[in-house]
Amino acid sequence: MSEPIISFRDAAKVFPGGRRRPEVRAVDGVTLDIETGEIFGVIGYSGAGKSTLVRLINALERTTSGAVVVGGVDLTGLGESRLREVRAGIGMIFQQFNLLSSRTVAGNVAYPLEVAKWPRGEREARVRELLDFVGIADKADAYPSQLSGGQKQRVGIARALATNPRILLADEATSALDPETTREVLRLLQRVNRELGITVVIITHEMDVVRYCCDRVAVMEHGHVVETGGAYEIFSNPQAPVTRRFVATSLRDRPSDETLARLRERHPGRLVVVGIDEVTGSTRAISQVLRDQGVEPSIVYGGITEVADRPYGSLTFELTGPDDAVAAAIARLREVTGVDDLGTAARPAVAPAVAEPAVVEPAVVEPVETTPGGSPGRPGMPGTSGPQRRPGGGPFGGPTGFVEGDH
Ligand SMILES: Nc1ncnc2c1ncn2[C@@H]1O[C@H](COP(=O)(O)OP(=O)(O)OP(=O)(O)O)[C@@H](O)[C@H]1O
Repeated sequence: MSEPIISFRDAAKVFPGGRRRPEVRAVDGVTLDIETGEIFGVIGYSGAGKSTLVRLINALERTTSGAVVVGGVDLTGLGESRLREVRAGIGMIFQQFNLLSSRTVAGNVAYPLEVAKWPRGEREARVRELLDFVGIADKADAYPSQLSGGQKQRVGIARALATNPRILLADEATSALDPETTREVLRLLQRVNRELGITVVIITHEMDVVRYCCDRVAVMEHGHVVETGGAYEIFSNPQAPVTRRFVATSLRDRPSDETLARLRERHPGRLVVVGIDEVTGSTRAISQVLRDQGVEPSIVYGGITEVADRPYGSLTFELTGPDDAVAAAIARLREVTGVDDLGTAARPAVAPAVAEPAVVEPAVVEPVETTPGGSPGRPGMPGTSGPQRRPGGGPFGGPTGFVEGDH
């Protein structure tokens, strides 16, 4: 494998305390590689250290110990002029866009080219090309105040790309945007990655952003990276409690305690939650396994969505048939996927307690039904708790097949 484009080596950033303030270990012993050409997510709750970590990449903050290596260059102890060269290869976009209000859209995009002393003709051609790429060529003469949030972020992206960076850092770039606009901007970041070959680092507190467009992700808590992995692996097999909480807020495919109580009123049979993923295969295959055991399955709840372009989620089945056949069917299913047995209305299984999600809401949240408890995630079967996605929708595009009903 080629050398990582960004490498943190036991990197730490400690903000010194004062008379009344304790010191803050904002980034604490992070070792992490980001590979060339990937979309890498850094997720964590507020104060986890995400922004500080990313600001170490372009040396807006300097490490207090350890090292950060960008494009093979160790930033530790580098002088300002060498740092400027490294920074020239890194673009950045922000939650609040940071556009110059006195300049037009074209003027904003031209700004870094003026700083880099591009000749006027080349500048103008480059600005046109960039505005075309981000889809707002018709707004070249507008001022930022005349633009929507999504349009402003497109300008931000065009400006960040102006000098042909190899890396684009996106610090909560979609957190101020509505769900639809968020998707559009993330699609644009995917194009930046795929068409221009730029490595994109996305900081976010929304697992939906990771689900939608990241190849790999690092989960941060208290300045540490507590988990790293492919987006699909992190969703399908979260390890750290904080990761499980993030996954639960994104998928919401399992019935909450309240929903389960309603389901039990309508469905007296044995309820089981069955994990669905690429390996499990289709719903039809699962139904066939159940029927082979002499059990009649009906889907009563669930959601299947895409994580990193691969299917993922769970379905809640009501299984009807002789008790021993149902038990055999559950055992057979457990050979191929995660299964949570919720018992029957008459003999409900007690769901093990799960840690509640931290009280940090995603920025885009619609009214939700909250879940007081749930069952913890486990391999192949993410836990549930927190907001409950309503059928057919959600804070950021619902699962592709979401059901609650009497099938
Ligand atoms: N310049 C600074 N001086 C002192 N403390 C700081 C400074 N910058 C950040 N911190 C502290 O470092 C910790 C991590 O902050 P950081 O902004 O990196 O977290 P974050 O995960 O990006 O959170 P948020 O999403 O709220 O921005 C916080 O406790 C924060 O208060």
